[in-house]
Amino acid sequence: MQYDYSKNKDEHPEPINADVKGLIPEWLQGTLIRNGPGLFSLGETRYNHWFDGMALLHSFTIKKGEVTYRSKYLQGDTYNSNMQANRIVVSEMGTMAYPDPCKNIFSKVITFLSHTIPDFTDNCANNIIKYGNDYHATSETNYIRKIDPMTLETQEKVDYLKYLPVNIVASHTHYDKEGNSYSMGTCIAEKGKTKYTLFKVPGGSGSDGSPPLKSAEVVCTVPCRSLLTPSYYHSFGMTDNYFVFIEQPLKLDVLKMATAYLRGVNWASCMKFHAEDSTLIHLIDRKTKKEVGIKFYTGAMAVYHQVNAFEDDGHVVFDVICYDDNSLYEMFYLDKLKEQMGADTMYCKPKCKRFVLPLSDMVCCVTGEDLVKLKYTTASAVKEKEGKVLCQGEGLCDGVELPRINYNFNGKKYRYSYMCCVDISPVATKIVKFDAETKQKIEWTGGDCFSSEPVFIPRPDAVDEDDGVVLTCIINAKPVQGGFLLVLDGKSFKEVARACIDVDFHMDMHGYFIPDIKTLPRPPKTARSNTPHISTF
Ligand SMILES: CC1=C(/C=C/C(C)=C/C=C/C(C)=C/C=C/C=C(C)/C=C/C=C(C)/C=C/C2=C(C)C[C@@H](O)CC2(C)C)C(C)(C)CCC1
Ligand SMILES: [Fe+2]
Repeated sequence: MQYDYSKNKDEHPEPINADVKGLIPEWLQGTLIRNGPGLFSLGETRYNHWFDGMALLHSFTIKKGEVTYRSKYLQGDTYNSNMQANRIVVSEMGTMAYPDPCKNIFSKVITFLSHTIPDFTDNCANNIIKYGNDYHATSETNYIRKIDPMTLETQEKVDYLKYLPVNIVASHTHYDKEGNSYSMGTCIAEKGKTKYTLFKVPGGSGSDGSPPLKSAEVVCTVPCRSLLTPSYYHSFGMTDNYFVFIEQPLKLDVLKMATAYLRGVNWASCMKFHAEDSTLIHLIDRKTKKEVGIKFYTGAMAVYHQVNAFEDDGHVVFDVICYDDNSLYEMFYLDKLKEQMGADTMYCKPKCKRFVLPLSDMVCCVTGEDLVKLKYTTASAVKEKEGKVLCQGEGLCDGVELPRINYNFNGKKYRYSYMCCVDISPVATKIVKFDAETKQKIEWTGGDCFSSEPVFIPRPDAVDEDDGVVLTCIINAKPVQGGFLLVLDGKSFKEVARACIDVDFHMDMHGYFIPDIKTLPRPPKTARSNTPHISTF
């Protein structure tokens, strides 16, 4: 079964009514917005990499058992400039755009000079972030684009650099029960320093009409291991008292980036996985805003998605999807995807691993001691000299990506994650519910179809962690038949309903569910001390 990653997809800005088969629970009301690349060639030009494609937003609005669908290209500056020129004129991570050979020599020189200090793309094709009451399409440059979550209209361009010293910002954000958002960015070589900055955007900020980022506060900064080779990261972990930041040996070479345009290479070629390096794990105390004084590290790994993190009996436990190299990015070059699709070969398989960071007083422990005292994990953290602790992860399961959880359990002890299965080819034909306690998996597969990231929506008043539904957008392998939004029961992982839409969906990355305010989930009635909170995520 093959999916054509380089096919340009049509937008459907007018709402389309779905044909619903089965029964959508009456409490499930709201809009699932999803984001991903949808256009890969324009005129004579084409993008090299799937992540570079122009952002196509789509949404499923669920109301009283009915579903309406719409999709719309993000009309940012990048989109408008490309469309106007009928060619790709703005560079992306994997594609460097060069002047039109028909342009005169003067304008060519200007373009060249302006690219040595480039203005970055606002083609935000990766995720959706909520700051204050505003929703934004995001990638990882300093620009995000505000959107209308109901019509998918593109609104203001927001420049992080106006409010915070961050050149690159991770496209995954965390939210707390008060509606505050937490993000993380890198400030490259400013005043001779490169640092990672965690910042908070207060919930409700921007209600006076100003951009919510105007109220952003720096929570803490972590100095980078080296001035000119900051680590790449795509997400981080958050518990009630800590942030977990993985400084991995997948690094950007800033000097190479500064000369990339002149050398005729893309920016991605300036990102390298250093297999000989270690991975540093930073644990930041949210109260003191400082790192805990223990140097946790593990072997070289590449992580894009953290599943969850929580505190348990003097330890911080966190689960991640990790790789032994940077082959995930390499795999998504469009030429490679074409080759691999037929061959059923796979890049280095992703592994879901659990790491445990002991918070014990290091003075009382002896060198060589495993400081992990939790009975339910084989993860270890061995004390070494000079306050260093070597962590070894426990393999939870293999061949999974795009993890989602019941976000009410973010930062809490949890059991279930919902993920795409990527066993043998670069496209997911199955999704899985994984139980981290029993290690049991329940899979859903629909035969001739490809599934997107599964999003868990808790039932209002739910007590159990898996009481709710899982929504996933299914692409039909035979595009003429259209796709559907699949609604699975969170507990049994069995189909509850599907909303069929006569549209050839695009493969997307991430989504965000906005519940109708009237149906906001309330905290579960439970006696647990770590009572999960209300979230709209
Ligand atoms: C700002 C700036 C720069 C520019 C930075 C730029 C252009 C950054 C762009 C960053 C982007 C677009 C990052 C995107 C990251 C995306 C990630 C990590 C995506 C992961 C996707 C996964 C795991 C996909 C999984 C799958 C999908 C989607 C479909 C399924 O069927 C199969 C499966 C599960 C494999 C410079 C040049 C570095 C200079 C400094 C300053
Ligand atoms: Fe992601």
